Amino acid sequence: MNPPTTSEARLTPWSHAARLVARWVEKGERVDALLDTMPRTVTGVDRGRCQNLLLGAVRHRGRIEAHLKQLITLLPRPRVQGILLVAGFELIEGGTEGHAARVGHHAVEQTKLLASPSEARLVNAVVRKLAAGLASEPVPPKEASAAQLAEYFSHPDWMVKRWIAQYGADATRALLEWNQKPAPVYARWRNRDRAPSEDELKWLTPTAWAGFYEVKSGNWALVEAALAAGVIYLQDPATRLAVELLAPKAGESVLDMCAAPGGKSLAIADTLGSGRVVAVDLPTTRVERLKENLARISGVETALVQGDIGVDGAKIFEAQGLPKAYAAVLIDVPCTNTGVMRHRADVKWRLQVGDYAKHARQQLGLLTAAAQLVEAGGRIVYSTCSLDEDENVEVVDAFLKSAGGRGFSLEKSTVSRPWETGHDGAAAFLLRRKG
Ligand SMILES: C[S@@+](CC[C@H](N)C(=O)[O-])C[C@H]1O[C@@H](n2cnc3c(N)ncnc32)[C@H](O)[C@@H]1O
Repeated sequence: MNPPTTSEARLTPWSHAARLVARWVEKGERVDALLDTMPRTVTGVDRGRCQNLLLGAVRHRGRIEAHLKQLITLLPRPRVQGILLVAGFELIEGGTEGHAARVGHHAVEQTKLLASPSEARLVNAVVRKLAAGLASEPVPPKEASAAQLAEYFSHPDWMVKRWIAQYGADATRALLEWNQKPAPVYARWRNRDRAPSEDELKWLTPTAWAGFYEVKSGNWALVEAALAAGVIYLQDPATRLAVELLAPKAGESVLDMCAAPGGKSLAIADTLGSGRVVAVDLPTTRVERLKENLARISGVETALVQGDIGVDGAKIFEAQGLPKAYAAVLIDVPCTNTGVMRHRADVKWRLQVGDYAKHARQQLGLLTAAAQLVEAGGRIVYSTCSLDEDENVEVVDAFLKSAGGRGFSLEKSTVSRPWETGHDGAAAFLLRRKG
């Protein structure tokens, strides 16, 4: 690896964030992929700050841009937009007296480094006015229109209208407010033999959800050590819902369809204690993380199957001599991710109206294929991290009415709406095949 150049060595978490935001603006790269490109030399608190600035700028882009468009006729090149969005987020984030002036001064210095002196003059003028505009902007009133809410809470117009039609005005506003807050980091306690020690409880705060702890910031070295030792896994409390509904029993063989990166495979194995988890996913780069996670499982047998369940069906198990039918199956399908937008701040900007129907078609296909692998009397949990009925109850209803769903009945379902549960959104449906 080449050593960093002098100008790269001068980059701070702030400048890294501004550069990543510029790439996001210019090329629409996914934010999680952008974060992975951050140099490994940026670690600990610095890495956290860069991530916070990047996610904050993406999360608040709509509101900041609405102000910028009143101040400048043409948005500057992406490099400068990145700087303005990060500075805009810092202004929204707020701080102690003199904060706005400090943000402005810092943005100007960064523009000299990352762009040019003439652009630094533009940034100087714009950030001052942006600070004044954001500070004097009132929170939209209760009776605000969808367009006002969309602009202030930085979401696409059509999405806010869709939510108002589905959940009503109050819930929509609660969801918008929810999505605009940075997500806490949660850890699930994995060690079955002991509870967290007093020392561990100094950085793990118990939550309302058994086995889940909020990780206090600034403890990354301890978190990494605990992850490596297999005592914790970082995941939101919402991920427990599907696994609880499946209720894996000691000694069972559980099929985890759509398993990568493996968060639920781990949770299934930790609930089983003994037995087997068969994890299936497409042969893509995502499988590497799945492999790493399966390697963290002990006491439970694991098998990794790479294949397309929709195309190959039960054939994917033949080469590995694995059963073609299971008493317990989880299918955690790809979805719009509308329940996890607080973590995945770019999803709302990527999603298109037509994506819901596209996902629903794929989900029905996957559920139908997975259902064929359930043995008589066995159960399958269909789960998503979407809040949308089209991807949840509608898919399950369509499945039950289809030829593939004959012999299945819906036993139970659970839906987490973040504004009610206080954690990510998710949905899970327990279906049983007649014995
Ligand atoms: C929501 S993610 C699963 C998350 C995972 N269950 C966890 O808890 O970490 C959906 C997964 O479905 C996989 N997938 C999509 N189509 C598939 C198919 N036809 N066969 C197998 N896996 C598929 C994707 O590769 C993706 O990893």
